[in-house]
Amino acid sequence: MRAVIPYKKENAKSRLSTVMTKEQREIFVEKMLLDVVATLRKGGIRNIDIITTNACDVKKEVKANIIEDDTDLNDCLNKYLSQKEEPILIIMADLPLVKFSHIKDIVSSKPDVTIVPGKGGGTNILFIRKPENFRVKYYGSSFENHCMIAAQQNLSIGVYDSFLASTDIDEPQDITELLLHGQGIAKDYAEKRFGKKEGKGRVKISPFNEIPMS
Ligand SMILES: Nc1nc2c(ncn2[C@@H]2O[C@H](COP(=O)(O)OP(=O)(O)OP(=O)(O)O)[C@@H](O)[C@H]2O)c(=O)[nH]1
Ligand SMILES: C[C@H](OP(=O)(O)O)C(=O)O
Repeated sequence: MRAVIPYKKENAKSRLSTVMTKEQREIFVEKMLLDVVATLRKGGIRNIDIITTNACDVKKEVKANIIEDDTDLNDCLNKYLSQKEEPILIIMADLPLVKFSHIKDIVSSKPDVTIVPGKGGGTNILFIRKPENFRVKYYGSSFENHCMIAAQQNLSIGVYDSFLASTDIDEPQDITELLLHGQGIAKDYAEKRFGKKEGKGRVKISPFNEIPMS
């Protein structure tokens, strides 16, 4: 089996632009990517591909096979899947809370397709046992899209239920979960920029504007 991480660095995480500059977001996604790769390695995944845009210089320290493709997220992944005959784990780069135990559970699950939903209808992880004929449809309600695509192909579906694996870091409030539950370098980076603000309701992030991030 192989894992593949789609990754775009340029102007990444635009939904965090109210709390991070473009430069900070680009550093932050790189840290999240490194966390995800480290987790996959700990989970026993040896073959890791990163599909990224041509302009993106993925750091040498990222121990993975780099595939450059300038087509959009769905097109680059569908081309990739069409060329594969072994089980494929598609995992997004913005999942610094995923643990190696999740990866082990997911890749040992029995259904033809295992889906880890993302917040708000997304798909954080997809494990596809026979990828040649499977096609992804990210964006919008991609969780429902992927359930439908699997059902149309008479493939059995499993939904992996995990708070941490379902928490993708898209919006400012997601950074709170990273501060609360993270363990890797993305959390370390976020901690330089944000504190936790506690009140009666949910904990929120509180930017330390005066501290420069590097
Ligand atoms: N290769 C590739 N990866 C992409 C592309 N767009 C997004 N990704 C990756 O797909 C995953 C999910 O993307 P999003 O959560 O939408 O991330 P984003 O585009 O940086 O965030 P927003 O700008 O806030 O939408 C992340 O791992 C991204 O790095 C793309 O055009 N090409
Ligand atoms: C790519 C997209 O990510 P989100 O925008 O939900 O983070 C999805 O999961 O379909």
